[in-house]
Amino acid sequence: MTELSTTGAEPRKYTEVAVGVLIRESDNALLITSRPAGKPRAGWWEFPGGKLEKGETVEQALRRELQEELGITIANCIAWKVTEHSYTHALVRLHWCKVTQWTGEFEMREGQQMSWQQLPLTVQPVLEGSFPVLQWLSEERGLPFDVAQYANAALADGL
Ligand SMILES: Nc1nc2c([nH]c(=O)n2[C@H]2C[C@H](O)[C@@H](COP(=O)(O)OP(=O)(O)OP(=O)(O)O)O2)c(=O)[nH]1
Repeated sequence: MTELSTTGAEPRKYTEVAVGVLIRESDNALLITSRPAGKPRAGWWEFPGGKLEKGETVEQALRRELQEELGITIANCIAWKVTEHSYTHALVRLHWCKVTQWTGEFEMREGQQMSWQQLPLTVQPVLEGSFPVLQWLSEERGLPFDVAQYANAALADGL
């Protein structure tokens, strides 16, 4: 699938990404991780996940990514939302899954950081492609959502 071009330039291809919203049973906290060194927006915060490889389903990609990056094995992957975002470095389609069960101990295999967070998040800046999901999660929980809180931090850090 491609984006329509209005400039006559080659349309950009979507990068398909599987993203996990891991929800901790005891307190509904959300797992947020930092982007490792060497990637665009290194140090920014995101939900864990990564790009689909050829032939993979969203669930397979998420299972592989979370094993590779965090050392855990997910036991469920509840398809939730699909969003799109255009970055200068990529046009991404994000396939969001809720994950409520997993096995294994968390191990940050790419030198990243992890944080169990309640809403609103206290870690910043957050990838702007994740803002819609933060809004939906806030709505589900009956909490206010202020995009400016996230957008200001992203702007300050070079969005
Ligand atoms: N994992 C993740 N990616 C996100 C989120 N929000 C968001 O816009 N993205 C975007 C950022 C990236 O452009 C893309 C994910 O690509 P990536 O480079 O992190 O994926 P990857 O781990 O497979 O990386 P790679 O080393 O194989 O290149 O999705 C999010 O909350 N989590």
